Amino acid sequence: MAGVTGRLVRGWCPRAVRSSLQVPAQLHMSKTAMGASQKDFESAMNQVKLLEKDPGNEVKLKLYALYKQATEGPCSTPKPGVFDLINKAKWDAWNALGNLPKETARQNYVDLVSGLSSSSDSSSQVKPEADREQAGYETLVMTSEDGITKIMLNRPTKMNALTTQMYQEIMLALEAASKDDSTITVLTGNGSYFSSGNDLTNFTHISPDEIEEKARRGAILLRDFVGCFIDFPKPLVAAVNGPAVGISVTILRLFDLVYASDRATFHTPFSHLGQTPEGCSSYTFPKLMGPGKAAEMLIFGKKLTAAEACAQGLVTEVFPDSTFQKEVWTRLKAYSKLPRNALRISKQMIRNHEKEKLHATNAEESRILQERWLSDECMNAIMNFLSRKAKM
Ligand SMILES: CCCCC/C=C/C(=O)SCCNC(=O)CCNC(=O)[C@H](O)C(C)(C)COP(=O)(O)OP(=O)(O)OC[C@H]1O[C@@H](n2cnc3c(N)ncnc32)[C@H](O)[C@@H]1OP(=O)(O)O
Repeated sequence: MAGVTGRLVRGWCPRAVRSSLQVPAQLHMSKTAMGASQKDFESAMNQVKLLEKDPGNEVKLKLYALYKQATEGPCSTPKPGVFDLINKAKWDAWNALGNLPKETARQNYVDLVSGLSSSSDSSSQVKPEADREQAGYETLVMTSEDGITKIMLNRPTKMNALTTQMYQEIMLALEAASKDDSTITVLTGNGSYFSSGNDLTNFTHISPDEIEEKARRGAILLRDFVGCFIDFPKPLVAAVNGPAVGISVTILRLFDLVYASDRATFHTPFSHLGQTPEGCSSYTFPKLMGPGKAAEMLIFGKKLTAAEACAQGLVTEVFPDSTFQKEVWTRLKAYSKLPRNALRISKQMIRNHEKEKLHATNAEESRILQERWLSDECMNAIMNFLSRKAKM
């Protein structure tokens, strides 16, 4: 739930966490019979300040809730309003702890911090994803080889959820790929997911008076992002290495080939999120699979397996996960040796039939989503997702 306590900490830094968790300095008591002593608790609070890596806002929310429970007991403050996203998430997290005894909360806090410290020690050998820049990209890895430009989404720990920065970097990468000397461009994901769609924390760093402007900018970003796929001039291939959610599913119809691992699934939970279809899917999906099947996916959020998506025409071919990478890249290397201009012209001939319709659909979908993002249905659904872990 990056963004909620993280908004507390706009741009992670331990000092900000300390203040966001409102940790008071004066807590000195002796060990209780219940486990963690006050000293352990204080020491855990100090460890939080020293964490080198942002533990993520889900964890920060959990820490906040446990801290409040341990020091003040069950939540009894009034629930913040729906637009006060940050305080509402904090309140939800604390309130979800119910009547958990103070001592248990203190022990849980200590255990949680201890797990964080050891995982941050063990992961310190691995370069964090945000540092792994290639050609100036922070959220992608872009490589060009054998006539193929590969754009790999690179936030594996967040299931390649698409942040605002990521949308922008993908647009830049597509622009660069459209001009380089490669024949084929491929989009794929690093890790177990292709992408979990829009990063729901994109909706959090917002104060009530910024909401409308943020929705307006979101709609422009969406329209520009999808527009890049509509206009992309070369053969574009999706190598769907794992589950795909939301916008990472809808844009697939704008690719020329979609190869999927048999582990991939295709899920568009728009209604569950109080949202509506994008990526031109309100036009392309009914056209592709018929209105009934499209409704199951886009209105009712039915998740398809790779085989089902292939049967509906959304996926071109499914490969066993164990041989997915080998088979896909072998196939694409062979295709990339075909005459480059012929491929490009053929792709454009196919696309040009419906380009205007796609742009008009994209503009309309973006306009409608801009309104949806301001709805209570949408806000509540996002807050539910963001606070669900704190309730565990
Ligand atoms: C401006 C353009 C807007 C375009 C409009 C686009 C709309 C859409 O794309 S709608 C679809 C939005 N996506 C979702 O609703 C998916 C939300 N995520 C999930 O349901 C689950 O995370 C999951 C099913 C994708 C994976 O579940 P699970 O295997 O249990 O893994 P975790 O939930 O623990 O995820 C690990 C880690 O990643 C964070 N995360 C995953 N997806 C998202 C996301 N879409 N937004 C924000 N964060 C996401 C998750 O919170 C976990 O983080 P930590 O707790 O910090 O480890």
